[in-house]
Amino acid sequence: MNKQSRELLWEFMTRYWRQYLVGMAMLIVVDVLQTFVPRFVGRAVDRIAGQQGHIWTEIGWILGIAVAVAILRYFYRIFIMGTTRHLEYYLRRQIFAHALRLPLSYYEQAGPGGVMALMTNDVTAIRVAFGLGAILLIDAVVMGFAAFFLMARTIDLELTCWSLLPLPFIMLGVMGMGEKVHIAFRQVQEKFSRLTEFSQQTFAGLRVVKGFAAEHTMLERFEKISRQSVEASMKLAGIQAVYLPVTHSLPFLTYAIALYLGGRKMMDGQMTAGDLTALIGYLGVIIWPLMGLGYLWNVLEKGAASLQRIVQVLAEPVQEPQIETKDKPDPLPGHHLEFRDLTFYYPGSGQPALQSVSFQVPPGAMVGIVGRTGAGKSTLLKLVLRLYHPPAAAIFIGGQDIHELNVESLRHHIGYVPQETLLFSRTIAENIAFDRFYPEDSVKEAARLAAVTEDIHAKTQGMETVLGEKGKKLSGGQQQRVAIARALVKEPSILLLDDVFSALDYRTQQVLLSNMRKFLEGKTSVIVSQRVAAVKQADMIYVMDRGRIVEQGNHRELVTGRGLYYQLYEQQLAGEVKETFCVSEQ
Ligand SMILES: Nc1ncnc2c1ncn2[C@@H]1O[C@H](COP(=O)(O)OP(=O)(O)OP(=O)(O)O)[C@@H](O)[C@H]1O
Repeated sequence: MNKQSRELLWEFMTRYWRQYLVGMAMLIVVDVLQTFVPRFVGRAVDRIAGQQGHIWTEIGWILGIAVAVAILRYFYRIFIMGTTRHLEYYLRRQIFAHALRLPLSYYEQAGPGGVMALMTNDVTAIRVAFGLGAILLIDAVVMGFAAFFLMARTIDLELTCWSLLPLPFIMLGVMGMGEKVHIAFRQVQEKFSRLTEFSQQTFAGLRVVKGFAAEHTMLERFEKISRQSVEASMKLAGIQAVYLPVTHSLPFLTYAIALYLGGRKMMDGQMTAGDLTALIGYLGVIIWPLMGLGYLWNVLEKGAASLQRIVQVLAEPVQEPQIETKDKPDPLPGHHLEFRDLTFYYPGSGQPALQSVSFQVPPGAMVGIVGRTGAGKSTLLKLVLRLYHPPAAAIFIGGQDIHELNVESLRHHIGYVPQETLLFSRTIAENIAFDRFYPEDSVKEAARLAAVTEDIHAKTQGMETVLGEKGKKLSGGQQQRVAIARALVKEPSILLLDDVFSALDYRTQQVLLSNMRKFLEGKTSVIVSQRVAAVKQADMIYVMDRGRIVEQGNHRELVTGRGLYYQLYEQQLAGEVKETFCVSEQ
């Protein structure tokens, strides 16, 4: 276990060690108590054989031990398993909190699956190692030693050693086979997770599957993956078919040796029937915990590997400082937004997404950014929110470098509507008032400004309509406007809109823009769009191409300039006229 793993567990154990140790102590007492039972059974047998009076004392002891063991077993399970459940909760929380702060670039490379697997499989493996693993270890050590000691001391050392002779060999075999079972089991899990992942993706993208009439292809792919999963399971079953007889039958060899050698000693008068019965009883006590050692190795190995994976992700550098929980984040130092000679490369990319971009958005101004696809428009907005790591002294708000601002207050006071709309499977009202509580009137007002009220009223449950996964049940344009309402309800001092009109028809876009014009009075706003119509009203428009600003001015100036803006305008005007014409025809 390395230093980071120890630190992670240490923090937890400082809180829970008492409970865990009390559970362990109880388990040790249970194990020791159980080893006395064969002795009492042996004594009872001797009394019966020798007709030496009643055996109530032995029965009393055995019943007493049974009751004590039952009570202690209840408590040790609560203490040990309870601690491991807290451990599971603690690790999941650590991973989730850290995963929230990892940069977007991490997920772009690793995908979200890794973090999900940590929170499910790996956390479970650690819980099992600390719960079942600890129990198996203590059972084997305590019962093994206690039973061996009692057998050797009270019955016969030589006979004990001969009887136990096969066990080390069986254990070595079990450990060797356990490794094979472990590998086969991992393959079964891998194949099965491929199967579930494929099924999930198929059903999440069912519209595409149906739209392309690809059911047959998907079924064929499913069958192929499914067959691989069955093959892996069959391989595991084959190994287990050998493993189980070895672990469950070979230990009986010890009984055979004990009966043969013990029986001879008994007949020679060197030991009593009670001793032989006790010896057989002790073997029963000792065999299973020792067999469990083979399994214990796998449990501990899996737990250690999982812990290592968790520690590795927790060591990934985070982009943001600790998440704050302030109800009212600090205000921004002003509404003036400035980009100063900003050049930016995405992690691992050799091409700059932005090159020497400099411009200012004075407080209360509306700035438009237009440009062809891939020009760097979205990147600009993402950097203001520090979703990626911009260079120092390149973006300023109220004259202060955004790196000096608290991330939470930065994001709270900026209303950002990303290009790809993402709604959650909650009610429309909850989607609008997403991150904190807002009065009902504010939510309604935000919906009105976003020109989505009518669409919401058309739903039987209005604002309380629960949306399907990723906002299904709403059209693309309706989803976009709910996402806009989500940004407006915060009453942000700076508003950043990233191509949020792409799914709207011309008329809805005009209604939305005119609603927002009033709202935006006195607020700083940046509207990114590929469509000239969305930025026409802006006080200042910047035209971007391949990461650079290539033109700037207001609409009239840019049209007169006859550059890239003019080209886009001409192309789009034709489409717009057609659209308006179609609308007025209806
Ligand atoms: N996460 C990313 N990792 C690496 N490169 C990226 C990433 N996101 C965008 N890029 C690249 O950065 C450049 C600018 O992309 P950006 O999304 O800012 O363009 P855009 O002008 O907003 O385009 P669109 O109008 O199509 O949204 C593109 O060349 C793109 O391929």
